[in-house]
Parts: sequence; structure tokens; C-alpha cells
Amino acid sequence: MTLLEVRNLEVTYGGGAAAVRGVDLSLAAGRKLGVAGESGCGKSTLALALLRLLPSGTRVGGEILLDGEDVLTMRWGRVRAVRWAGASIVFQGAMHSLNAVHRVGDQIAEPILLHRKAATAAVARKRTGELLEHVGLPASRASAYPHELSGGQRQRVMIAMALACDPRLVIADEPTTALDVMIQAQILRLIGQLVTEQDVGLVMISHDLSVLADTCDRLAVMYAGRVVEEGPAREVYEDALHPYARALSAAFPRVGDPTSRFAPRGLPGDPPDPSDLPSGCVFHPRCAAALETCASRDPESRDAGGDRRAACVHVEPTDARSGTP
Ligand SMILES: Nc1ncnc2c1ncn2[C@@H]1O[C@H](COP(=O)(O)OP(=O)(O)OP(=O)(O)O)[C@@H](O)[C@H]1O
Repeated sequence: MTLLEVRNLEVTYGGGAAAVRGVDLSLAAGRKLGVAGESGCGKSTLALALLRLLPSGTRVGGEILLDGEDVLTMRWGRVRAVRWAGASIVFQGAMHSLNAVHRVGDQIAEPILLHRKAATAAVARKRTGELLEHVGLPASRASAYPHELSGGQRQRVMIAMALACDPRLVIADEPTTALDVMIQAQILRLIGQLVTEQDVGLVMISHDLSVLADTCDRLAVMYAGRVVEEGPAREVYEDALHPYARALSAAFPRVGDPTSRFAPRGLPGDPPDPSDLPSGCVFHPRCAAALETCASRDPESRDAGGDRRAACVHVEPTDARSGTP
């Protein structure tokens, strides 16, 4: 059953240019979708839009159906009810997301008390202890302040908080960026394991395609506000169809994988400024495979077969392959 369906999402910050341009995504209950792309391609904007967390004055169009209900047209009372309980978000850098002057246990208990009207302080405390143990911390750490925990422990607290109200969807925006590599791997394993155990859907955002390929079932690669390729995680990572997705895979080879075909390589040039997008395919100025037509033709996202889609002139649509007119 479809848990999340994003249709033609457009986000434009006040007075600026579109940061997300016509994004379509879907996620089945209990599955894990990775969203990758370079800095500025619109990943965080997409994450914030899913929970209506964008600053006021931002124009948002399209549909975001969570269990069939459009988040974008909900009344604010309903949006508040959906946050934490329907969908929750783990941000990068837990030090900034946790309140420095409150004990972490009280911060985990807060959404429980808010959303479960019948929950007493004692019930919330008990649940907080269980959640902390669930994410690999002793229940006694509930009385700690954020500065008394390591970066990895704080991120575990954020994950406990995100799971506190048994959401159907967890959105994790660069959840391990501020952590060292060993702790990153632990936290990613933990998120993957918890969403599988609890049948929660996961949207995980990262610039690192190799991390997402290891954690997620499906991958969407964004460039300049659009999804340029989407498909089964392993196939997109190992055999991308879109030249940008290929370049991103090459930039993030799997650490320590002797069979990796790729040497780490940067992608030349920078992503375009949303207020000054190139004509045609917006990736063409950086694309090693660009044809003359790419400067004037903006390719639609095409069904490439095998549950894959990509927006590139080089991608042969399935109907063409099968000879269907
Ligand atoms: N509050 C804001 N007001 C105006 N423009 C914004 C705002 N937040 C982001 N943008 C712009 O929207 C575009 C997309 O930014 P976004 O943060 O979504 O990208 P990202 O892929 O998440 O990048 P990063 O990985 O660096 O977080 C960028 O051009 C950015 O400058």
C-alpha cells in the first residue's frame, strides 16, 4: 500500500526561484527511499515540504499524499496532529535540534504527552526509557543534558524522539553528516533496523549515494530541483542511466570495496543557481555525454523499464524498445 505519494511538487522560496521543480515520488509502507544530490539541489526543501515546515511566504504547489491525505491542504490543527504521530523528521546536527537547557528525557517525552492525551508523566517516562534502550542508550541517560552526550548519542536521542509516537513515516535529513565514519555506520544501521522492525516508511536524504545504496530499497537522484533518475537502489548506484547519477556514484565509491569500478572523482563545475538555470537539460553544461539538442530540449522523465525512470535524451523509453508506437 502506498504510504507517501508526492505529485508534481513545486517549491519557491519568497521572491526567489523554484528550489523544487515538479517532483514525483512514491513510497510504499515499510519501504526505504533514498534521496541524493549535491548541495543546493533541493533535498532539504523537499524534506521540509513533506511536513509543511517551510518558512512562511514560500509557495508550494502539487500534492503530498500521506496515507491518501494531502498534507498541503490540511488544516493546521491536522498538520500538528500528523507531525510526530503520522510522520517525523530527524535533522542533521542534533546539537541544533535538541534544546540545550532541557534534559533529553523530557524532550523525548514531550511529543508523547502532546499526542497521547491519556499519557501521564509516568507513562511518558517509562516509554522514554524504553525508547532510549531501543536506540542503544541506557534508560538512565534520560536525565542527561544534550552537552553531556557525544554526537552519536545525541543523534540516537533524535531517533528515539522521531519514533516516540509510532509514526508511519520517518524522514531523515543527512542524519549522520556531523558524525565520524564509524558512528555514521552504526547510526545508519540503527535507522535501517528500526524502520524494518517497526514497519515504518523511511525517506533518507544524503549527498552520499553509496550510503543510501546500502540503506535504502529505492533511490531518487535530484539535480537542480528535479528528480533526474529513480529506481531500485542497487541498480541506480551500480548502473545509473542518467549521466548526473553516474557522476554522483563515481564521486562516492563504496568505502573499502575492492570490486568498486570507480575511483573517487569529483564532478567538474557547480550546480546551477535556481534563478539562472541553463536552457534545455539543466545538466547539459556539465554533462560529458551532452548532445547538441540537450542545450534546447529539456527531457521528460521516461519509464526505462525494470521499475526505473530517468530524464535524459540517452535513455531509451521502454515503449520504444518494445516497438510500441
Ligand atoms: N529559507 C530559504 N530561503 C530562500 N532560499 C532557500 C532557503 N532554503 C534553501 N534555499 C535555496 O533553495 C535551494 C535548495 O536548497 P536545499 O537546502 O533544499 O538544498 P539541499 O540539496 O538540501 O542542500 P544541502 O545538502 O546543502 O542542505 C538552494 O538554491 C538554496 O539556496
